[in-house]
Amino acid sequence: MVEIKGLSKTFRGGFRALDNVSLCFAQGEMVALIGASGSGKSTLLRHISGLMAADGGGGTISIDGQSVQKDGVVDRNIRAVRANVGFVFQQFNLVGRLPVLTNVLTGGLSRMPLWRSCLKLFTAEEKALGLEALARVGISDHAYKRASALSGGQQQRAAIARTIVQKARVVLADEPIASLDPESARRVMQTLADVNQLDKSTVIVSLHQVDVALRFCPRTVALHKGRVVYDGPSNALTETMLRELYGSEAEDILGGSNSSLTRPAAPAPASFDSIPALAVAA
Ligand SMILES: Nc1ncnc2c1ncn2[C@@H]1O[C@H](COP(=O)(O)OP(=O)(O)OP(=O)(O)O)[C@@H](O)[C@H]1O
Repeated sequence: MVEIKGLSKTFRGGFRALDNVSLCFAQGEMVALIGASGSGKSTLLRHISGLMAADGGGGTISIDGQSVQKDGVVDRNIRAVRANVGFVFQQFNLVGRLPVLTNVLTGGLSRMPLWRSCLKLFTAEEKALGLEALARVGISDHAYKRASALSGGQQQRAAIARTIVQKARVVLADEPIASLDPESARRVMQTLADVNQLDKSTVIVSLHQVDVALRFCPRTVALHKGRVVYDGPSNALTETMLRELYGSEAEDILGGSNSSLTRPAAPAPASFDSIPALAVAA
């Protein structure tokens, strides 16, 4: 379980990117993080991974009961926590000159003795696991190519294979499909959904494509100016709510009258802090 309580982040110059965020993600959930550009999605993911420390003032993040950070200080055992957290970023974070399989096997490095991880010596069993993970994401044919020779979508799937080898309980994906064509994007999202369903990993994915969030993620969290303004079933989001959320970006994000979002609203569950609250929150 990922638990975030009272988290705020103020950047130098006084800009508040996260404003008292409290969220809880149960093990095995697949959750979309949406919101206009600059709403705080990447900042939140960086905090969950312990790459960034929040403001002091009592905010906490824990994963499976292990502290990631507390009161503005990243836990000193963060490496142990990170061993269970996989990352898939928009900028493909593979080492381009190394073979795809080597990149995937680095997912297991944190569980290896230090001397072996330094030398990147992998056993036959580890290689078999890496090849199995590549087969699962549908790119085993590319195992021995340089990572830089793969397409963007294939690189993202390799990054997901790395989280499989890592046995990550939580996968944080920051705009993993932002620079992909629609078919590659669909395959990457399907691969993330498979990891979520087969491995029961918690997947938290920031997305600009609301249609994709609706299709793959049962739950959506929407941020506006660093605040959570919606947390509930993706299929209860309405076009009106989304237009309010995205403001001037709405036309680009939601498209015209053919958008799959132009449909009647589902009844909103009582627990929603619905988008109309933006008027109050802003
Ligand atoms: N290191 C930083 N220093 C100062 N301001 C920052 C820093 N990182 C992010 N910000 C600001 O914090 C806000 C939130 O940024 P963030 O990248 O989290 O937004 P986002 O929702 O992921 O946006 P996008 O969808 O465009 O990637 C933005 O206004 C951004 O300019």
